[in-house]
Amino acid sequence: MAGQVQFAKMNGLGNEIIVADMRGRADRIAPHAAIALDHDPATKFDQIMAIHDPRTVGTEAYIEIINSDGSQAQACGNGMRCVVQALSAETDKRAFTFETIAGILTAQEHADGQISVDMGIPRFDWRDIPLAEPFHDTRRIELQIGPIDAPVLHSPSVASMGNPHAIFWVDQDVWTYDLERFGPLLENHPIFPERANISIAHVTSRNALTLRTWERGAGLTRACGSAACAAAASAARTGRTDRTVTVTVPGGPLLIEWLDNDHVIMTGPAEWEFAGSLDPQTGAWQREEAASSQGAA
Ligand SMILES: N[C@H](CCC[C@H](N)C(=O)O)C(=O)O
Repeated sequence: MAGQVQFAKMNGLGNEIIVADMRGRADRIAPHAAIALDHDPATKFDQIMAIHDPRTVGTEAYIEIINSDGSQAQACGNGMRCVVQALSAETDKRAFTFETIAGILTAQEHADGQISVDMGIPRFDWRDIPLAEPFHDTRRIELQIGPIDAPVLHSPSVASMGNPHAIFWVDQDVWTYDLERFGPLLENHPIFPERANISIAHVTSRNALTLRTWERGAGLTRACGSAACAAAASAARTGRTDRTVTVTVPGGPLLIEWLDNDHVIMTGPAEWEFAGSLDPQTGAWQREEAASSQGAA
């Protein structure tokens, strides 16, 4: 299917997001187009949120989430906030229901511009994450990295927020760990048949933790919303924190609330950077200034 589509380059606490408007089209953004966009410094991103026509009655849109390596993800909390901001700017709507490969989720923009996303129910069964072998207590699984008798990171909690997460608890500043080195090894460890997002978490009070994440398919990012949710739920589940936690990621704070109905609500900002148009098949793109001569401004 030929022709360019509009996109907005945005970010959610520094998680680099491209929101692409694929409504009215039957094709999808090709993995190699995504990789080409990621290789251009101006459009380098962590996730593309492709807005497609709704597939289910009662939803506003179907959202496909694409990592910078071209793979698909089931969840992207920061990207979802960007989608809400982009769509609320085009209508009066402030509350949305979306569908992703992982199911239906709701989100809303508040009067102060902050956006809350219901990230759904965390799952902890080893088959749901998934893990390659049975672990009956996923609050702490046997996995470590570094010297066998003095591991640098060990015994992570694991959880699914639709996508797979492992959270390693540490006692020191999260910046003292070489996540760039350990991240890829753990992401691709055979215990995770669908790979995993790898986080290190430092609990600083009953209501606060700091978090850095090596994302599956995207590498180190300044923010990972689903990891913040997985970490907050795992911290509460292991007795480290209460159920309402401020998770500070490199890009800033996210408020995570694990409600009594089991749903995890993530609240944070989204920021618009620039607009343009892109070719979903090749990744060729131009800024809106250039596109405006074609009447697309
Ligand atoms: N940045 C995203 C997570 C993307 C997840 C992706 N890396 C995967 O699961 O493959 C977030 O804010 O939740």
